[in-house]
Amino acid sequence: MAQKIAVIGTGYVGLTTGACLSHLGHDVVCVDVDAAKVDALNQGEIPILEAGLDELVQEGRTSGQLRFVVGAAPAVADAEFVYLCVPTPQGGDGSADLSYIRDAAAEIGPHLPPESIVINKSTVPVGSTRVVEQALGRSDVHVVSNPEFLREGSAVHDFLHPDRVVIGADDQSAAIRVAGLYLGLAAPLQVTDPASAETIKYASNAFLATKISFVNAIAAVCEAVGADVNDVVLGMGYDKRIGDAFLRPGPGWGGSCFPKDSHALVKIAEDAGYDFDLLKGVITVNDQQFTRVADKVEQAAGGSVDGVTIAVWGLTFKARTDDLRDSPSLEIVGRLVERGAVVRAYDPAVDAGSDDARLHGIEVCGDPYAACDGASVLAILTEWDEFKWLDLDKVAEVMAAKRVVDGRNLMDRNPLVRRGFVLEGIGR
Ligand SMILES: NC(=O)c1ccc[n+]([C@@H]2O[C@H](COP(=O)([O-])OP(=O)(O)OC[C@H]3O[C@@H](n4cnc5c(N)ncnc54)[C@H](O)[C@@H]3O)[C@@H](O)[C@H]2O)c1
Ligand SMILES: O=c1ccn([C@@H]2O[C@H](COP(=O)(O)OP(=O)(O)O[C@H]3O[C@H](CO)[C@@H](O)[C@H](O)[C@H]3O)[C@@H](O)[C@H]2O)c(=O)[nH]1
Repeated sequence: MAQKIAVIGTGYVGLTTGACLSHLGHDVVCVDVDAAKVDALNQGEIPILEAGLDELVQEGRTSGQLRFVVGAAPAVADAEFVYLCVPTPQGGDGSADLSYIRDAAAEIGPHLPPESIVINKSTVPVGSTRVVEQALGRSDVHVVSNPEFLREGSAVHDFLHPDRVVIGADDQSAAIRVAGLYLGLAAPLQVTDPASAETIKYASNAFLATKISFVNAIAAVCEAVGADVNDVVLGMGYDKRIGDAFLRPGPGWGGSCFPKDSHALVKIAEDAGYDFDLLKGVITVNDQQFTRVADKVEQAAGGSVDGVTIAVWGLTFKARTDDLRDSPSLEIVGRLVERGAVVRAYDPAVDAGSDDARLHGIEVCGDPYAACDGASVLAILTEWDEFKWLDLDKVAEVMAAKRVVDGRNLMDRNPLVRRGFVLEGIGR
């Protein structure tokens, strides 16, 4: 049955949630405080790079089941369900900053219909359901935790084909009503209490980050002992208890979630009296990985990058997204710039003319060959598929020296070696 839904926040999670829920047959209004974003969406322009999202938004706009507005009050006035999909950035002490959640809840509280349900999809620490309840100031409105596990770049696919749907609620009837929204999805449904739902989200992200730090540490061991990490992961992955998912060595993990969520979990544990040394180690290994990759580039440049031109392919935190938030590439580039390097970069999802402050000090080029012009080392830091098919003869022609640091183990070794390139990967 079609339900009336409002979604607060139209970022990666909110826009995907709104578009997918309208695709599942619900009537959805998406709200944002950013008027330019709402205007663009009303023109049919999608502000983020997300496979399949454009089609769903156009489908919803055409059917009239997906609308975009500024201002939460009128949007929630007849909503049966209201999703909170607002940011929960890292605060100064590492904990999640709940100010956006509080503000959004306080804004909608007086306008919610009786017996409506507020569903929190933002990633929040244990106890936040209570924070939302207090900010709403409504005893007749239920608050339910429904953490989101989508990945950027495959957000629509992940939303529509989730590994599980987790609902955290104190009230069984509210949980059942929320579960009803997902009837069209073939996924296991777990109903639990809010504290467990909120912890599932942080524990999942922390575990995935742990796997990557582990494999990056194994890659360092491989380099030290002369083993090949790709073969090691293959051999480990045959063991069904281990599997090979999320064990790709690389430049370190980043993005809008793992960094802030791992710090938040350390703080949640600390506040509760547990010293989460393991997770602190996972974060330390990740910081070391950024430095290790910067060191590799420095070594490839002959021991110093001071005044040396370095080409970089890939700026986003992973391929198939335009998101630069906490990108490992930018961490590594930052270390190189600090050491005096002149960085020329190319990324298929980043405009050459971008005035994004995070790109300050980097010359962003319009094509991958221009980035290599005069460079002494090429560092590959994001695993865009198209990098594999570029013209290596052209790359060799424009570079000052034929040296590649492949931070994603993306490239085929032989074609590079045949053309006289010296190639350094991760853990091999
Ligand atoms: N990005 C992901 O892959 C992902 C996945 C799962 C969970 N999460 C969690 O979901 C939450 C949102 O993340 P995101 O990446 O979508 O953020 P985002 O920054 O892409 O989008 C947030 C949107 O909320 C809007 N906003 C802020 N305050 C508002 C208000 N009071 N009313 C209306 N709109 C408001 C902002 O303008 C922005 O458009 C975070 O808690 C994040 O940790 C993110
Ligand atoms: O084997 C791997 C897998 C990932 N990464 C890196 O890890 C980071 C995160 O990647 P990914 O998890 O694919 O991206 P996100 O879109 O940030 O998704 C994560 O964070 C979201 C926000 O909480 C969760 O919803 C998702 O389940 C969780 O995968 C990126 O820098 C990747 O390059 C690796 O280095 N090796």
